[in-house]
Amino acid sequence: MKIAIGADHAGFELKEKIKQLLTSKGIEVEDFGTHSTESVDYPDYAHPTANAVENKDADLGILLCGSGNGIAMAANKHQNIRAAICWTTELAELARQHNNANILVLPARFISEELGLKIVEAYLNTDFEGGRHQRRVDKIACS
Ligand SMILES: O=C(CO)[C@H](O)[C@H](O)[C@H](O)COP(=O)(O)O
Repeated sequence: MKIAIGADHAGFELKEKIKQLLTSKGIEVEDFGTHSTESVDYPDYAHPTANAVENKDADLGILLCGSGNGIAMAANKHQNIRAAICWTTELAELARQHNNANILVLPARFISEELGLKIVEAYLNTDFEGGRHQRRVDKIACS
């Protein structure tokens, strides 16, 4: 399993904790930045991370910004990306089960580190259910 990860300055610190969690589990991580708390622009990290997932260089992605909104909006511009903002473990499970979300987005300024790590665990430990949800996921794309 390989995870692509990216964040702006608001998500940098939680991104670093998530990287530690993932590597401790033997999961390969490709970090697209940012690499400090210096102010940056979230699309500059959303697009490379989304590209890696879209091109299948990574199995799944994780993105973080302050609210989750901006970085999710940028990632969801990619044709085959389904980026879901999750602030509870239940939302992360549903994002996988029902939406086959291939990028987890965390609102770093609105969740604790402990909760953020639990959300990541929930996301990675949950599979897509398929069935009726596959039909709906197939209808997301615009032709
Ligand atoms: O994308 C966002 C808002 O839609 C993120 O929350 C950003 O992290 C946030 O806008 C950054 O704000 P700052 O005042 O520049 O730190």
